[in-house]
Amino acid sequence: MASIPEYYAGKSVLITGATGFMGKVLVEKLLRSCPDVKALYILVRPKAGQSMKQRVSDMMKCKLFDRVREENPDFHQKIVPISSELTQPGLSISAADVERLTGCVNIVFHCAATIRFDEPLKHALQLNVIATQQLLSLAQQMHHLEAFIHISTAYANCNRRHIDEIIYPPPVEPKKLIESVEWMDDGIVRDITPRLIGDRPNTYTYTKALAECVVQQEQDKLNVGIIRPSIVGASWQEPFPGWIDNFNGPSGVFIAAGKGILRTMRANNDAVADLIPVDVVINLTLAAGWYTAVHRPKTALVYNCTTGGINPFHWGEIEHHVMSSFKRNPLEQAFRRPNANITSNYLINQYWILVSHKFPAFIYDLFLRLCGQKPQMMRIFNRLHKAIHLLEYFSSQDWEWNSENMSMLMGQLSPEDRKTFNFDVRQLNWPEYIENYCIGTKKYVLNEDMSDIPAARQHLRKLRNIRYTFNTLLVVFIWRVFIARSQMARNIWYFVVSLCFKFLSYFRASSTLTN
Ligand SMILES: CCCCCCCCCCCCCCCCCC(=O)SCCNC(=O)CCNC(=O)[C@H](O)C(C)(C)COP(=O)(O)OP(=O)(O)OC[C@H]1O[C@@H](n2cnc3c(N)ncnc32)[C@H](O)[C@@H]1OP(=O)(O)O
Ligand SMILES: NC(=O)C1=CN([C@@H]2O[C@H](COP(=O)(O)OP(=O)(O)OC[C@H]3O[C@@H](n4cnc5c(N)ncnc54)[C@H](OP(=O)(O)O)[C@@H]3O)[C@@H](O)[C@H]2O)C=CC1
Repeated sequence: MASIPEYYAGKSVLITGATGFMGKVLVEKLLRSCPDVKALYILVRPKAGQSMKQRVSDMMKCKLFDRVREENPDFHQKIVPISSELTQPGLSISAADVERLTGCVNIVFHCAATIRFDEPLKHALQLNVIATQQLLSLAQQMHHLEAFIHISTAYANCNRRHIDEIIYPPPVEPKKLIESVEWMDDGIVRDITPRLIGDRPNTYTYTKALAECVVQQEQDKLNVGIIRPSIVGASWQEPFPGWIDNFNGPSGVFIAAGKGILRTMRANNDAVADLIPVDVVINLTLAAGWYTAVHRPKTALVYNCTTGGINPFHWGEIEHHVMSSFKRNPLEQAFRRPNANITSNYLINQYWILVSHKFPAFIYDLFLRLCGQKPQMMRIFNRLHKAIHLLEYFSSQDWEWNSENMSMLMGQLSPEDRKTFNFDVRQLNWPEYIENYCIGTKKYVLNEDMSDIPAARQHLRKLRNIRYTFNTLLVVFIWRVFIARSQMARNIWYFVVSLCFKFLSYFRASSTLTN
């Protein structure tokens, strides 16, 4: 049987979401580990004033591609950008491009999605469900298609505690919902959204569940596979440890904690933190593409791509390792010394939000105002609170995923493929991974230089001195206000001081006796 690189040799691959976090890693890995792949057609839209071509050229200059660039400087010749806006009819692909794609594509990887938790339902439906439907229709016209791999999420069914590798009945028939919201104005859709999503936390997980159902409906006509990653984090090994390029999921939380902004968050110390490195997800995705095309399973196989059941790690442990990593490798210009704590108690969390977030932000903004500058800290904290509020659902509870298909797939690989497309998370050393993850946020998200670490440490020392000075001034102030002005406070103060004095005298007397 063909190995994975042998299988992809000479194949044309279509990728959606190639400019995104996971899409980029998929493109890089395919080019590097399957060098004989024929062409990668990537659907890209113009964005933020940049043309499609400019975006693709910028993407290829990215640090992520350093290794493949070194091994094959002409790698870009295999990338064929196709202009496409997925929310438009026919995915707004030109007729000539449709003809080109239907004539040559062998495998489709569908990664594009909106992953925002606060996305209005209409837009989330448009991108996560309707675009998936349209892509499936396009795939059906492809004459040489061998596999269609859809990237879902392990949280598509987060309203269940135990999640098997099956497609669960959808909360509503997607077609009916699409037809209904089509005629409604945005206000009505917004009003009925909480009722529709029911026990799911957001429109993202809801529409991803509907998308799975849409994919399942085509399983008789197409050879499909569904990958369900949990919380995708920085790379573990490839192309180098710690690569990450965004603030999504835990990355934004880590950065906010490393900058000393985030000091408290609601999370369950003992709940499993189901993080999965991006390179693991991509290796599994490529292996699943190979398996689906070569073995042609009768029904769509679902792969729960998770770590919790195999190599569990908990939020409490994450907190500990993130904090110690940022103390060793501090971020530049931290607001305060990194010291974040997680708690599952709502009231304790609210207390710390007041004392450790809002109060320092108020003081800092006051300071900025006094210096004639625009206050900004309260605004930053308001945005942070909005973001962490949306994440807390995932950090406060446990899920149990069955990942038998992941193990089955591993068993199907040759020893060589198992090494090249490693997704064996039993080998993952969490403390080392978290250390590289934190360094990755510093280097690749914030673009900070590792050589500036001594200056960052110096800055933390300065912050520590400011804190000591502030605390001393606070004590003196309290003493002035309460002790010096009230007779009762003075009496208590003298009582405490005399008690300490008596204790010291007793201690000195007893130590003289023993000598
Ligand atoms: C040490 C302590 C240890 C603690 C342990 C606890 C950790 C818990 C972590 C739990 C993670 C759970 C994730 C669950 C994932 C489900 C898996 C998936 O399928 S799906 C994948 C998961 N999907 C997601 O994670 C999507 C979640 N994100 C969203 O839905 C939205 O971004 C938003 C609603 C949070 C903010 O919307 P909006 O107000 O419109 O703002 P914009 O979007 O326009 O961004 C504004 C600025 O903020 C930046 N920034 C963004 N996020 C964060 C952050 N978390 N933080 C900080 N910053 C963040 C952003 O880069 C931007 O910067 P700039 O360009 O201005 O410089
Ligand atoms: N990140 C995570 O933790 C997890 C992600 N997933 C799933 O993995 C997949 C990839 O996620 P990730 O890479 O993190 O997401 P990103 O947000 O980084 O990437 C999304 C991709 O979709 C593209 N896209 C979005 N809207 C459109 C549009 N209207 N037309 C064309 N392209 C569009 C984006 O293109 P553009 O650059 O133009 O915006 C981008 O390439 C998603 O399906 C997600 O549900 C699953 C579990 C966890």
